[in-house]
Amino acid sequence: MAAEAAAAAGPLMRRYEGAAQGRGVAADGWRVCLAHSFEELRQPYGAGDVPLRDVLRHIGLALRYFRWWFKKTLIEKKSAFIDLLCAVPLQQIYGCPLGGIGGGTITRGWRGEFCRWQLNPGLYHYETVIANQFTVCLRCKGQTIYQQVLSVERPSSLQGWNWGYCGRYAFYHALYPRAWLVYELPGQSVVLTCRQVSPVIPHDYKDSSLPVGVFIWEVENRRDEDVQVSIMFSLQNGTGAKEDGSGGHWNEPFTFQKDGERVAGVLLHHCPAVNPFTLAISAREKAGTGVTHVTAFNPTGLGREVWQDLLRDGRLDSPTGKSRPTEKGEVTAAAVCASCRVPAHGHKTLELALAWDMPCVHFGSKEKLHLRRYTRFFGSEGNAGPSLSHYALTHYKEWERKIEAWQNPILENSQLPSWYKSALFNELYFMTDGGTIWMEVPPDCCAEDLQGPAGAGFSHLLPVLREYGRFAYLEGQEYRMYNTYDVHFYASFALIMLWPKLQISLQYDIAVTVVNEDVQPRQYLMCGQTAQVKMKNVVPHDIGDPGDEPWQRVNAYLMHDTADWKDLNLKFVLQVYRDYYLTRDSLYLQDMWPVCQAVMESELKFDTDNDGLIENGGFADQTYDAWVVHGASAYCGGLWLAAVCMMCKMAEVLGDTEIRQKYLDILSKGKEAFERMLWNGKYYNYDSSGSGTSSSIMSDQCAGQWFLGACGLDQGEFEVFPKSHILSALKTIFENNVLGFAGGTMGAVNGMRPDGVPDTSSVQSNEVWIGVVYSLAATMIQEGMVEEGFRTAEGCYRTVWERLGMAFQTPEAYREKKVYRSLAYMRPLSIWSMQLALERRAGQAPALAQLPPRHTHP
Ligand SMILES: CC(C)CCC[C@@H](C)[C@H]1CC[C@H]2[C@@H]3CC=C4C[C@@H](O[C@@H]5O[C@H](CO)[C@@H](O)[C@H](O)[C@H]5O)CC[C@]4(C)[C@H]3CC[C@]12C
Repeated sequence: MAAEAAAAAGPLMRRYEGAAQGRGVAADGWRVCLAHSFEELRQPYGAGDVPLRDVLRHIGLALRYFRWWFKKTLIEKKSAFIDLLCAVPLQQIYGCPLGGIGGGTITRGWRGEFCRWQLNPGLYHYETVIANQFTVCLRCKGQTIYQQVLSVERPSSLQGWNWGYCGRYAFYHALYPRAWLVYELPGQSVVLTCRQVSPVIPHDYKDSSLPVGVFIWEVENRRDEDVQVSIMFSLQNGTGAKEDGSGGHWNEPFTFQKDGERVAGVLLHHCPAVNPFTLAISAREKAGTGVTHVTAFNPTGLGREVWQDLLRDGRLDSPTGKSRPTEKGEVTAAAVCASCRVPAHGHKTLELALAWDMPCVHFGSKEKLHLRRYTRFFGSEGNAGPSLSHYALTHYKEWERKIEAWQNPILENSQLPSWYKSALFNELYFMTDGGTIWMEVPPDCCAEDLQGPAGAGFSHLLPVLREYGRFAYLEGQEYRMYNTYDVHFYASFALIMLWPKLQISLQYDIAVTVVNEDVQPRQYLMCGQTAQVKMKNVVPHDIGDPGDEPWQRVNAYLMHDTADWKDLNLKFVLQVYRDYYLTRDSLYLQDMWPVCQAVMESELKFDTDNDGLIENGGFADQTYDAWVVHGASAYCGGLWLAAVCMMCKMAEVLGDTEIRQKYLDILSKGKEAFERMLWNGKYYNYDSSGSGTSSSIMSDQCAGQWFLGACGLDQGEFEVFPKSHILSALKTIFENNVLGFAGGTMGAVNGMRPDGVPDTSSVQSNEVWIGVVYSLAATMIQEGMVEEGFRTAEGCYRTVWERLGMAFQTPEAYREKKVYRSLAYMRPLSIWSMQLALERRAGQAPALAQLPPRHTHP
């Protein structure tokens, strides 16, 4: 490939030597040559890179944490919700996950491997299963001329197969929820493009829940003669875990015909004691396309029979009947093969699918059995493999039409930079691959079951949860807590813009926990004090650990007692109004209103000097949970004023004049106090303590304004922060935290000293938080600093996706050098707030507000 062409193709394509561009590959997205290797390999924070100063700073926590970790992992034999001692090592291999929302995910790597598994909800297993491959066989004039596993690996098992495809002749391109792998078969004049499609479709609450992925193989024959092309899809029964060898697993061939469409394949029944499931590999039969199979083969042996079977005639043997169940220690696999004749200089398509059916799930505690969302459409008997496969293979074209209708207006906007288009769609992977679960509430469930002992009394809780189910996603694959609320605040833009009913459902779940309590005492690791798990009338930190029993037991987080956190309650109020503003769902607003009042009452006690502004408590009492704040602060004070403003607005909408007046009075006092205590003429100080670092420039100091602007509450009578101050603060952040950090190439550091040195007073102040950077960029765009906003966000995208090899695992944080923290994290979904800001600037009514106001739930 010529040097200029390689440069145009992107920085990860330098090694590409092919000429093929593939068929129907998107122009924008994340593209990488299969021969690429990343130069820099970072370490997880806490794996030996923690400076002594930070260890000493947190010595009490470190000791308490170690004692807790020892008991949890070595005595109780359970895994820790955050494992600081065994962080997941960075593997620079991941690509788009397969599957819709909440049915489990199987992630493929960018070299085509099947390497990250989340079938047990919220629990990850990182293992490349070597038997899971696509193999191509080419035949001309009745002779096999080429047979190759489409993998660059050279594994120790299946040595009878032809491995080691030359990565220089292939590239991967991701634009979630689709991805392409383009292979130029060396010396064959045949180009293969595999398009991978998952049903992730905004505003769709049916197909988006399906646990399926489709592989559409476009075959281009550039030869002067016809060629018979076969694609074999082989799959191990299991996920590469030790249970694969626990015995009792078995496979069986199937066909499924409906509406004149027929699919054929193999079911791989995986039968552990907990959460059994069936994998289904299949292909669509159509005129000119034959589908054959191998029911069972040994993936740990040489694999010669399967290889020779395909080599003989480009077809598999297709025995009838089921395989015998595996013995203990034995592993089994199956394969399906689709074949067709491609005319000289012609093109043909082969369609294959992978489905997985784990309808009923237990979380770690095994207390309750839950049904996944898709069971309402495909049943919960565990026999949906064939119908799911058929549905996927006959509906993927419709999914793609809908995906294109959603993505194209953004992709075709020439004013938007290409990296942004990639970032916006690819960061969305976390919607499915965030340990996500989407469950049904049982049909016999009544409002009382859902509302907890306090009997929350929400009039529309039951209809919402019955119709749209229950949704949860992890704070991060390594931070195993569902719906961590201080972080969801940032990520929630993706939900409210794309699946608003899931955001509404999540909010109902939070509202229920607000009015309930858990009086169980426990010790908190940061301070060592003991307090109850959950207090009434405060927003919880999270909805629970999937390794335990989420919803049943909330607040898995035990670093701090978050009843005293300053941001959680405010973030609830801000989201309620933002959701109402974008959906006009007045029933939701009515139900949430008493909860907003209750949490604001709890919050008012943090205004200890009655000046209309809350004070922080002298510990890390907010989302920056290792960065101490004393007194009034830009972050929590700003969120507080924004929430007070939204209380006024909601009271106005609901005609509650008394409450409106109450919060108007607080707002006018609080605004004055905020400016007096924190404004320093250029930006808002970190806090009002007057300590050595209280004048630090915090990148997130305008978080309140971010939400106000997103809801159109940032001007005229609603101007909470003077426009000139916001502009000056954003300019200061841009000059210092962005341009003054790592040459302006890595986003914004959380805290910068006014003299241009990152604030090292805490372990989080000198980190960059990618999700915060995207929200800062959105705030800049809202305020007219569009170029600065893009420049700020671009640093993070290029660092994560292009330099550090962290595609499809964007972490919470990185430092300028050496370390990162918490891979595959929720917060970066905040990039969707950039899109909201852009749409508002372009004068488009936010997508959802174009819908007629909704006053009723089904
Ligand atoms: C290997 C040794 C044990 C390391 C010794 C030094 C340590 C005592 C500290 C060094 C780094 C600290 C951790 C930094 C981040 C953390 C994350 C936090 O949980 C979530 O974090 C989000 C912020 O990123 C927050 O918004 C969410 O609400 C939280 O759920 C929990 C604390 C900690 C793990 C922190 C603990 C102490 C160190 C390991």
